[in-house]
Amino acid sequence: MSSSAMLLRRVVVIARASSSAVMGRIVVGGGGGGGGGGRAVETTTASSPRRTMTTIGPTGGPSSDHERFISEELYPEEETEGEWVGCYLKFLPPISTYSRGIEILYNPLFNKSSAFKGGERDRLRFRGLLPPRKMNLKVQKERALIEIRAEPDMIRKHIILEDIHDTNETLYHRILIDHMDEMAPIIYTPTVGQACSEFSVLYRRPRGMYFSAEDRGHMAAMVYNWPQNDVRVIVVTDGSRILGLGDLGINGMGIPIGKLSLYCAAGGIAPHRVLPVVLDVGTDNPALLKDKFYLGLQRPRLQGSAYYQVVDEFIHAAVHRWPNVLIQFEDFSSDKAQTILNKYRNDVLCFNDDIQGTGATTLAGILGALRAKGESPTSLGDQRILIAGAGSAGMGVAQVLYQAMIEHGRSPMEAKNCFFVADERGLLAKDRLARLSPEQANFARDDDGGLSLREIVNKYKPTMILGMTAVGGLFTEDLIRDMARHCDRPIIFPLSNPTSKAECTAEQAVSWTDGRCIFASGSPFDPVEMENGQMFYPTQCNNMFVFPGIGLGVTLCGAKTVTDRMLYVAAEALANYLSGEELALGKVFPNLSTIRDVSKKVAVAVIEEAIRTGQSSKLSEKELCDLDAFVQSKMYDPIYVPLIEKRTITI
Ligand SMILES: O=C([O-])CC(=O)C(=O)O
Ligand SMILES: [Mg+2]
Repeated sequence: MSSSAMLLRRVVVIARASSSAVMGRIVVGGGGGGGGGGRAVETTTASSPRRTMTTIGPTGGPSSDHERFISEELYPEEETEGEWVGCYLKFLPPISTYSRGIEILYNPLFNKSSAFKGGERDRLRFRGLLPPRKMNLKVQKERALIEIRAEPDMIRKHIILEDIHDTNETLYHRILIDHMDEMAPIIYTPTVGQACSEFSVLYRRPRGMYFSAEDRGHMAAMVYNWPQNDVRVIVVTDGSRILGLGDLGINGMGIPIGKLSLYCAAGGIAPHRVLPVVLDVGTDNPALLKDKFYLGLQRPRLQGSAYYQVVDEFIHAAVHRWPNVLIQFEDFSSDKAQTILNKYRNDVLCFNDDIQGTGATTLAGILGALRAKGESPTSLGDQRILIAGAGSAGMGVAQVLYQAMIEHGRSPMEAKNCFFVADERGLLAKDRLARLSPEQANFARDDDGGLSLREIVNKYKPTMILGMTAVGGLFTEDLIRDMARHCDRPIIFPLSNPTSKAECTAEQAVSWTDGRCIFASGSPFDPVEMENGQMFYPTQCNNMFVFPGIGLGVTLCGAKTVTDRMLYVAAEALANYLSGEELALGKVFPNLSTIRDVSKKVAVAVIEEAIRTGQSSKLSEKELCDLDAFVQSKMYDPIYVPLIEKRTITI
């Protein structure tokens, strides 16, 4: 008898035995899916157990009344391999594995630690290797939270969480999902900046893959060293521009790891389907070149064609092994980021998060800000937009905003006229054309080249200022006060990360504009009490609001490329998520605790766009009718699933 049939049988017996003891209900089922050796439970939400579960009646067939009452006493929690969901006891189809005994305890994808039940301890041969008392996910989470919260230091909290990540992925993602607003700043921006700076010193266990300049010629084979067959999302960096911290070489690995944690927790991609990658082409950071603990190649970065060949070899190797994988480029320096994106975007399923993800998120924030001012999305083309920073992020934002204006009926000329882009040498204008990249040249003004930020503000009276310079404190009091003098409700977005690189703080923006600004920042800030005693709630304009949903959408529908329209609809879905009450409180992004739902909405919008434009290879028009439920059913939900032995039968 198959093990799932055995489970069903057990349920029936218990359901009959306990029909008079009404204490709990029992259901069996849950969407299985996904093999690959990892736990791939992609479905069943606690909030809607009936919809996705199979239940059985006294005869073993489907029951008409859908549930049987059972006794918790007959079915003690420490022993059952089901999960109590409110008053339901939920059974999930088991996952089978070739691993046995202690190997399972050391595999973070399978490990449940103290929550392994007696049956599993026997079946998988590790009875006696764990303390006897059996816990569950809820109690384990409670214990972990006590430990994390007792630690005042953010980097120590990060270490505790990453230890859990390395030992028990189910528990780690459960904690992230249930406490996203508390945990995101620990595992991701801003603490991930410090984690990267100290990566080589903090290094304990391998996670992800490194492809170095010394691996040239081996990458097509190396990708097979990764144990998972079904990788769906890769986040790759070359460590050349980690947040606003510059060249951190392989220490930048913290970024792909952090981003992929969000892919799993916020975007519902199962953890065995993600792969963090660093391309180690050397480093030009003098401190790392002589740091005796640095774990990357201590040689100057490859340049020119040698550099691009490493990138190319990696991409071909990855796509050859995992043909449908999404590759997210992250934190490549501006001089390389756009070139790489342009080279692959039409042939490979890929996008650059700093250019396109930041662009889409900022557009969403601006649409939200316009709504807060009582203006429609069409009024985007009436804005005067000052962008401080002409690197990949700045130009990505300009491009996405420009595209949105065209979408709303502006001519290219009218749209371009809305932008004032400045770098460290002042306003970008035609006098510098020869030294500008094609993307920068697109937004160069006819004249006034070299005007400072303050001169631009006083001459052109922008309605918004967006900071992507990685220069902490660049938005001075004088500058912001000038903005507020010319504009009733200036939009102020200091977007650089981590917090030390933010162009101004929330408190400064609020105080210098007498509370009139509409504010969002790349790194999180605490609420600010204004002079009138009212609270101001700064929200975070961070690409984490879109990239997990974009990844979920394109991988589910089997898109072949990530198009500009997909980014636009992602931004629109995010902007529309905001309620009127949130806008009234000055929020232009939703609360982080809703990020899973936001990601689902973003994924739905991306899939709809892919289906309509013939980009979807896996889903068709007929899936459009209940796309929301479909996407929900595919999202990874970290819960413990029974493990059984996979056998190789030899006769
Ligand atoms: O990681 C973040 O918070 C945003 C981002 O991509 C960057 O700053 O490079
Ligand atoms: Mg980035």
